[in-house]
Amino acid sequence: MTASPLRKSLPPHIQVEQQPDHSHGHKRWLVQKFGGTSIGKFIENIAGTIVQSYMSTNRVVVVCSARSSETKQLGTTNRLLRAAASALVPSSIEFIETVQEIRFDHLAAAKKHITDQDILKRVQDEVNQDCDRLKAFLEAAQIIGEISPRSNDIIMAVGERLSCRIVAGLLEDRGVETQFVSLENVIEAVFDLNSLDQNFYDYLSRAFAAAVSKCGHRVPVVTGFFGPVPGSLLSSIGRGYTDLAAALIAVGLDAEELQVWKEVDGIFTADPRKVKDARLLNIITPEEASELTYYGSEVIHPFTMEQVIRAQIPIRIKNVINPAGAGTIIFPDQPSGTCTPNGRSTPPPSSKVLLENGYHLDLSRRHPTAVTIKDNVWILNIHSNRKSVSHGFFAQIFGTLDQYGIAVDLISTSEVHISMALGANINENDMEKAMESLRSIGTVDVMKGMAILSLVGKQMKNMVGISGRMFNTLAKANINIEMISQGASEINISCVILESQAIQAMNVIHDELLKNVGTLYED
Ligand SMILES: Nc1ncnc2c1ncn2[C@@H]1O[C@H](COP(=O)(O)OP(=O)(O)O)[C@@H](O)[C@H]1O
Ligand SMILES: N[C@@H](CC(=O)OP(=O)(O)O)C(=O)O
Repeated sequence: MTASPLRKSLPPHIQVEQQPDHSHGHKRWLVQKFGGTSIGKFIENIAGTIVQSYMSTNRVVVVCSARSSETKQLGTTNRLLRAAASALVPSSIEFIETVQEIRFDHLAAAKKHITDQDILKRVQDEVNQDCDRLKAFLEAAQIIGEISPRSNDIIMAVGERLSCRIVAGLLEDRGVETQFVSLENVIEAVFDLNSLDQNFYDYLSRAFAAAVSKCGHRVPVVTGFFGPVPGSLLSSIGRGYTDLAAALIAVGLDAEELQVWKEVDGIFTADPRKVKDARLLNIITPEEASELTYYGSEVIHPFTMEQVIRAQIPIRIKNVINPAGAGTIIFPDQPSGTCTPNGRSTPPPSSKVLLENGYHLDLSRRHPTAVTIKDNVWILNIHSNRKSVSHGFFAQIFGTLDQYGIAVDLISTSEVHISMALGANINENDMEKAMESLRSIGTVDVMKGMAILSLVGKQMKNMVGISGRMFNTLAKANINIEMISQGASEINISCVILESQAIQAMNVIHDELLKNVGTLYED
């Protein structure tokens, strides 16, 4: 049923030369990562068909995120983070209730899907053990009155452990021999915050691959959580870290393909929930995919791309609800004959394939690729009160924002004025303190309820008039632009608008610049 994976399923022109087979049984590794809501809602598809349909051609590795039975917001990782926060409140028992909710959620999932009573009993015992340990850990934290970033990571790790227990149990129930692999303790070397560089990621790839390779003929079911990462996984890598774990495993095993399974057919020209005419993109470059991810279309963790693409391993986004769909392939824009660290060279796609997918003769599309919205954005305006130009103005602003951990998404400046769009999840208290401190250098005001609208495309910098068309389109729809940032990234034009107009803006831009690309941009 499922399209054959890997380079074999790419059009012949963009197939990558087959490498010598280093794996047992003459099959190449295929790494499949499943998102939390996919595991929560479509575990039968995953264990019943998706994993098994690739086992005849490949050695499959399954990487799991923590389970979310409805939305990520209500999922296990968020519950765990809430439990950790409530354990810090003296005499609160809320975290005990949260651990019980997590326990019952996983026990219920196991009971619903696993029919073999022995397997079910084993999984129930594992879930209970993990939840008992978690409860004891949180109780100890409450007594000490402290949860370090590392302790927070240890708590969060339980989500991926429990998820893997259920997925492995269900695969066993369906006749697939599995091996639970936790990546929590495979990092033995000590790294500090300054060493989060490529050497660190190379070390992780080797360590992860070594852990996975020990499973023999069994299908490894691997926690997408890994640790300990300098500065903590949550702050150094951030949410969505399982994509990166899967990517590093794929690199370490020299996998044929990394598949990221979600509940969407792939990457679209706009969020398909918000733009009904959004088109599925068959191919996209890693740079475009990263830019979309940073600016609101969180289809894949941005750190993932660089690791996998360096090793010339294709990434494919696929849908657990529609496994037969081809998905979107993230394909690197490499000149012909470029060699990667592992010595591979990738032939460029043929002009026919490129043109069919909206690209010109290299991987530069002749039109924008996609539009995206990031909402819950604030604008911070600072107007210097100095009469003469001060070179310390910017340094002071960034120093203050850094002190309060406030990240800047977009910026627009003159010598004495600066406007910044600040991304989601801003802590109101930190923001108050930062503003207080910034008032010593000028007048400060903040606008909430804003959104960043970004038009992304590999060839934007060479597309004369494209920003004019974008802003004209918004003007015609009466959408006011609060801030413009263009040129920082050559593949992205962004502006800040009211959040209440974001969906309308995305739709008018899509209609005007992305809907009929074949006719709009032909010479
Ligand atoms: N350009 C885009 N292409 C595809 N999906 C997008 C895009 N922008 C936003 N999305 C949204 O991202 C979500 C990602 O898929 P989902 O499976 O829900 O995520 P997760 O694996 O994190 O649970 C989809 O619900 C989709 O609506
Ligand atoms: N469970 C983690 C890790 C993750 O990668 O999740 P997902 O694959 O569902 O985006 C989180 O919520 O951040």
